[in-house]
Amino acid sequence: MALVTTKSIVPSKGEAGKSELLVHLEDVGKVYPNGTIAVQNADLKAVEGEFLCFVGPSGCGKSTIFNMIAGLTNPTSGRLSVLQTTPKEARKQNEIAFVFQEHTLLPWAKLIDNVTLPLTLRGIPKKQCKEEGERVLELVGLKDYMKVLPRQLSGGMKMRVSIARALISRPKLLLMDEPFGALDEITRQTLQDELLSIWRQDQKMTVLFITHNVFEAVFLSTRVIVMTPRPGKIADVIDIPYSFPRNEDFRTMAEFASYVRQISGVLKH
Ligand SMILES: Nc1ncnc2c1ncn2[C@@H]1O[C@H](COP(=O)(O)OP(=O)(O)OP(=O)(O)O)[C@@H](O)[C@H]1O
Repeated sequence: MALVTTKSIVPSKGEAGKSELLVHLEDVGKVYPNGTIAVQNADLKAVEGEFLCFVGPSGCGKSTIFNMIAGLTNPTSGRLSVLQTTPKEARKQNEIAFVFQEHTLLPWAKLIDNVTLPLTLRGIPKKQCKEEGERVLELVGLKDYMKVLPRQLSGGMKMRVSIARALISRPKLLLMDEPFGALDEITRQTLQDELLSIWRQDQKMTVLFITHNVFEAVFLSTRVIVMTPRPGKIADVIDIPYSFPRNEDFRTMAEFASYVRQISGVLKH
C-alpha cells in the first residue's frame, strides 16, 4: 500500500470544514529572552477527534509548542488559537488537561482524592467528585484501588492515575508530554492500547502526544508531526491512515515498518 506523505497542514481525519478546529498555529514562532529560537514558522491545524503525535530530537521545540498551546508561555510571532480563543482563555474554561512523564500525584492522598483534586479545587460538590472519580478510575482499570496510596502502586499504575486525573474534567484537548517515557516496553504497549481505547470512547477528544519513540507515534497517531531542531521546525506531517481499533497485528505489519522508516528518514535529514 502506498504511504501518504503530506506537507499539508489540513487534518486527515475529522474534516476540518465540519469539525471544530481545536488548535490552530499560523506561522508561530518562539524566541526565548536569551535568544534561543525554539520554534520557527510552525503551521498546524488540529480538529476534534484527532490523535497527533509530535516526534523529534531533544531540543526541537516540542514542549515549547505544548506550553504555548497550554497558555503557559506566549508565542513571539504568528497567531495561535485554542478552542477558538486564546490559549489562556481556553485553559480557564477547563477544557485542556495535561499528563506529564512525572506522575505528580500527592503522596499522602488516596487515589480517589488524587483523581478528584481538579474538581475539588473548583468547588464541585463532594458527591459529584466521588462519582466522577469512580468513573475515571474505572476507565483506567483502577476502581478497586480507590483507597490506596500512590506509593503502593507500580509506575504503570501511577501513570494510569495521572491519566484518570486528566480525564476527570472531560477535556476537549488532552496534552501528553512523553507520558510513557519512563515505563518498560510491555507496560508501555499496554498503556498505549488502553489510551487508544479511552480516546476512541470519546469521539470528540483530541490528543496531542509528545514522544521520542517513532514506533509509539505510528501506533497511536492519526497524524505524526515530525520536528527538526535548530531552529525547531515542523519538517513533515505524515498521515497514518490505518484504521482503528489497532492491535498487535498492526505492530508487526510491513505497513507499520514502512511508516516507521519514513518518519526516521525525515528525522535523519
Ligand atoms: N525557558 C527557556 N529559556 C530559554 N531557552 C529555553 C527555555 N525552554 C526551552 N528552551 C530551549 O528551547 C529549545 C527547545 O526546547 P524544548 O524543551 O521545547 O524542546 P523539546 O523538543 O521539548 O526537548 P526534549 O525532547 O528534550 O524535552 C531548546 O534549545 C531549549 O534549551
